[in-house]
Amino acid sequence: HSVGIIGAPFSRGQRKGGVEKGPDYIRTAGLIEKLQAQGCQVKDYGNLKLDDVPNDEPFGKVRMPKTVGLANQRLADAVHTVKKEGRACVVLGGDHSLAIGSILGHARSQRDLCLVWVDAHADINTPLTSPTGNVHGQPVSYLLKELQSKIPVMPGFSWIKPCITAKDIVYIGLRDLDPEEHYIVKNLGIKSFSMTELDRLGMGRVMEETSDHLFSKVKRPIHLSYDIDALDPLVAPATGTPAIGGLTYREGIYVAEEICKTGLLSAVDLVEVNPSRGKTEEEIRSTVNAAVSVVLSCFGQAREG
Ligand SMILES: N[C@](CCCC[B-](O)(O)O)(CCN1CCCCC1)C(=O)O
Ligand SMILES: [Mn+2]
Ligand SMILES: [Mn+2]
Ligand SMILES: [Mn+2]
Repeated sequence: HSVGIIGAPFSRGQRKGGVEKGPDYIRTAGLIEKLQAQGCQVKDYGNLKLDDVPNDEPFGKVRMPKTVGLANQRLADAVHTVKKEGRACVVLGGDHSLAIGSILGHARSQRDLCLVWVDAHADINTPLTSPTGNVHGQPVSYLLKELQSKIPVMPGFSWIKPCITAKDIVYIGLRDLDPEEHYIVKNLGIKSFSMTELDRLGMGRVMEETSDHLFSKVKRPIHLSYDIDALDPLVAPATGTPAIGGLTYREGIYVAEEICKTGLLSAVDLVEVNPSRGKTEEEIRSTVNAAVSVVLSCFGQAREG
């Protein structure tokens, strides 16, 4: 595997400081060396400089729209560069608002991409339905063509053109949706495997159905957007919006192993690792190590050897 790493130290899609430290904690845990040790050819593109835009006024409940929009514009350019250089792209977050730039940048070179969204949350609030105004709970709404009539013109977001439709995305791990999100997911008929379906079907069947739905008949590049809060807080506590009853470590790794085996993985986001939300060093270590293991499993680490 040829892999490009982009660090996106960004926290302005939500309100809890510390998630901007995610990239460096993941690097310090040895992600790059471990990828190389398992035979990957790795280029580290470094950390993006994602500074606050001065005089950035709220738009309704949404804080710092220009800052969030510009950060994602820069990320989109960086992801496009990695793809042009023929590598699989790994974006280390940073909060999940970064999926806007990551996916739009990816779609510039891979028009028929499909999206596997692993998360406790659907992240599909619009700026108008969001209960918090936090953009990390909204990225999918900016990407879906079906929702464009519901997205207001927002400072810093005018460059964004939706690149996917509801049939191009599968959710895995959902267990904490706002009512408006649930309505949108149902209304658009988005394929989703909540923790209930996971309990009923098991992750093996979930991945089979995900494959059938997205990429088994017609091969297409996969964008895996992996929010560490998909994992149970017992495994990954150092994150901004933990929700109990999440994926086991084994399930979280299995998703990545199966995606790896398709040979179609084109980009992965690993987001929402927030060291400041760990109550102990052990909680931080557990969260960061899980993040590293997920990425290693995306690029060939297999428990079978
Ligand atoms: N849906 C929430 C959480 C978003 C999490 C973003 B992610 O997945 O990137 O971490 C709001 C959640 N909800 C608000 C009311 C009180 C309970 C939590 C939102 O703020 O939109
Ligand atoms: Mn989440
Ligand atoms: Mn998320
Ligand atoms: Mn979060």
